[in-house]
Amino acid sequence: MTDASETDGQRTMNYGKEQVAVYRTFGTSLEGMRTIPESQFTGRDNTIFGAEVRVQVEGEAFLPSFSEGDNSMVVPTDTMKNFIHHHLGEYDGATLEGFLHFVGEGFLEQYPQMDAIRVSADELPFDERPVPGEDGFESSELVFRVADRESGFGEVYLDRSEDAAIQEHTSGVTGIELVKVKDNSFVGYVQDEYTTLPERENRTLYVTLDIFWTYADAEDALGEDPERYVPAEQVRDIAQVVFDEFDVNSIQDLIYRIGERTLERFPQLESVSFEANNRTWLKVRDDLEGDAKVLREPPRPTGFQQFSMDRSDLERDAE
Ligand SMILES: O=c1[nH]c(=O)c2[nH]c(=O)[nH]c2[nH]1
Repeated sequence: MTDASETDGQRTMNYGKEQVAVYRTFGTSLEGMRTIPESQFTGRDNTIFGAEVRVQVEGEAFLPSFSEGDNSMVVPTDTMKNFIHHHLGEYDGATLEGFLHFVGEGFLEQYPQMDAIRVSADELPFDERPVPGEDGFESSELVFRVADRESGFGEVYLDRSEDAAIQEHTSGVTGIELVKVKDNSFVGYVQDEYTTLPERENRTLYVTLDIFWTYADAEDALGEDPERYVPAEQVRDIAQVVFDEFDVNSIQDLIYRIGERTLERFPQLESVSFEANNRTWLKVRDDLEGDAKVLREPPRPTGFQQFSMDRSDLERDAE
């Protein structure tokens, strides 16, 4: 993610380090969250935790490093990497966002020349693996699968007002990929001389989703009060349950319903936003018995949808 942080009128001036992968074993477990009907998720042991971190710092004091080659205020990005590594060992909380905030505060404390800092990360996920135990299979406490699946996301932006206040924050879950094998339509769209797509009452819908959310009170994102924390796993599970429940007429329709459900379940959230991609396979054969089909990968190009919503959308829907 890039942004144009302004520190001097229209000037962009920042620097930092990205792709800082760091792992921690035997961290503090995340427990005590509320459960929701859509999810079996009740907590994370954090026996193994990984994150790929990005840090971006701002400060007027860095101007001479750009304009005069004067590095006297420059904290090397290599040092930033070491600082991140070290602080995962010092963090005693249980969430990605909490760690990012802890690191960000640490940077502002250690380096007075930094006016503000943006810290973000993607979780590097691991899955528990079942091994035979005394009462059937149970999760191994030692061996984990390096997982290629959706992962948690967090970002905080801190400055020096009010003791390293959180000026901006985003939490999320990215890389969700879901396929629903029937009961999806895409009909009723504009038809004109350019239209070739046939209306489909029942397509196999394959969608990728990144979901992001913000809290009304940014402190809730840190997970210190687990009852007010929204785990990425529960939002992921809302997405699949809503997809299962509704016969949607488009991806637009699907993400709106996921957003509604997420805001309903978590009153502490202010907004939810989506980036969706359509990867729907193309039909090769539908002359088989029942709903069976043979499908193939779609060619490029791909369609996408972006949408953000907040509590005013729930109020409008209730009218
Ligand atoms: O869910 C969809 N939304 C669209 O806007 C669209 N456009 C398209 O060609 N296929 C789809 N599918």
